[in-house]
Amino acid sequence: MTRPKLQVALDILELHRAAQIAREAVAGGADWIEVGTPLIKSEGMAAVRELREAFPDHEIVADMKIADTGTMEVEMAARAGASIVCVLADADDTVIAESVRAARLYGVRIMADLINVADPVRRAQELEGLGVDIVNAHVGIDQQMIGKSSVDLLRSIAGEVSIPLAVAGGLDASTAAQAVAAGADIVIVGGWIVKARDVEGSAQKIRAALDDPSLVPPEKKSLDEEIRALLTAVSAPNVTDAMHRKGAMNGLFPLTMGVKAVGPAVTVQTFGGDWAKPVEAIDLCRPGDILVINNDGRTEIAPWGELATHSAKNQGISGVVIDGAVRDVDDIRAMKYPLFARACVPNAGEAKGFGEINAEITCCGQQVRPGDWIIADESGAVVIPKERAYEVARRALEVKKMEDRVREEIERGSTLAQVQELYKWEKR
Ligand SMILES: O=C([C@H](O)CO)[C@H](O)[C@H](O)COP(=O)(O)O
Repeated sequence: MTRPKLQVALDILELHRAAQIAREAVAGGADWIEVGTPLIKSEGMAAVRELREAFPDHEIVADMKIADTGTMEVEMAARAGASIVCVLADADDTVIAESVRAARLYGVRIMADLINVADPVRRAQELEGLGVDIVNAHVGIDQQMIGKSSVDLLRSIAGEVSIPLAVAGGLDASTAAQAVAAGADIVIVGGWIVKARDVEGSAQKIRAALDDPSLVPPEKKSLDEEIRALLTAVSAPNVTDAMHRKGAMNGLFPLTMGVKAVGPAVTVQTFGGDWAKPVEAIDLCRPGDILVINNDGRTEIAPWGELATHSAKNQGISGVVIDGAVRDVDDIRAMKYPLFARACVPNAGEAKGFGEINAEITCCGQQVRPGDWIIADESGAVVIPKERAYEVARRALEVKKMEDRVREEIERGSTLAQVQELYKWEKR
């Protein structure tokens, strides 16, 4: 078996960053360099030209995602220096055939991208018949966020065609290894390498996984475990960025610095500092849940204090968020428990039992339903609708990875405005 190729996908917007990231990826073991679709849309064929000049001996893949005018687009990419040009597998056969003819004239290869194709096996076979050189089992970035797997797509077409198989879509060292075991000849990795702080190190890890797939055991987690692991790795600001700046609760402050809470919500509506329902709710929580309490907008009387916190901690509750006040602040701080509130007061209400557990509530301006996910840290708390929890957690990780790389470039001497080309991208 020939050694699988590692193709790094430069899915960034700024051309001035591309060659450096590619150099680091090549140093880590990348064989092929993909000028990603976002870079092509941002910078056009100048990006292909610059990367060809910087890497005269490497395959340069232009991810044009051609949907029409096959000849024109293959020609422009080939003339700019691409040696492989990507077409959409879903494009009409006329487009594919024209792309293949143009590719033959220019001595380049065609890779067809199976993104969103309804019947991938049938289409892959048709593409082979049309003269396509490589088929790519690709699950797009937005599709990955809802859990679609490019390795599953690859498995479905493996053995059904005799041309080389590429695979792309959210791959890391573990899934890249699975892809090789499933028959991938070319493994395409974007975010996991180019958004990494240490691009070279990340490429090395993928390279090692491709060279010996048995070294990387596949991880098996339940959906809730995955959501928790993802949210534990990111911050509340990462999450609200991933939700287009939505979900943030207003006016909360963390009682203790340096702690964080992640988990599905158990909701409590109470009134006038009545602490019966908040305390009864503790017994209904599972370890890892978060209690979210609304005290009917009142901050001059506390429905929560130290003994409740002690009980919540023993129960393994991940944290408590109160649209209202808390008391016994010194004791709670000594416990280093993640508690977020709007005010501190010394007085509590009576335990009369008014209110409700696990009804839909409003907390600091946000609607919260039982089971919605909460992430709370020193910046504040954010609610994620349960139906979108996995997707948002995945997107938040992408935000974090992108920030990690930008931070690295700032540490090397750039300013934030320079890295992100802010002046160029101001809205007109
Ligand atoms: O083709 C891609 C995507 O559609 C954006 O253009 C990516 O290059 C491909 O998905 C690989 O990137 P990751 O999914 O981030 O590994």
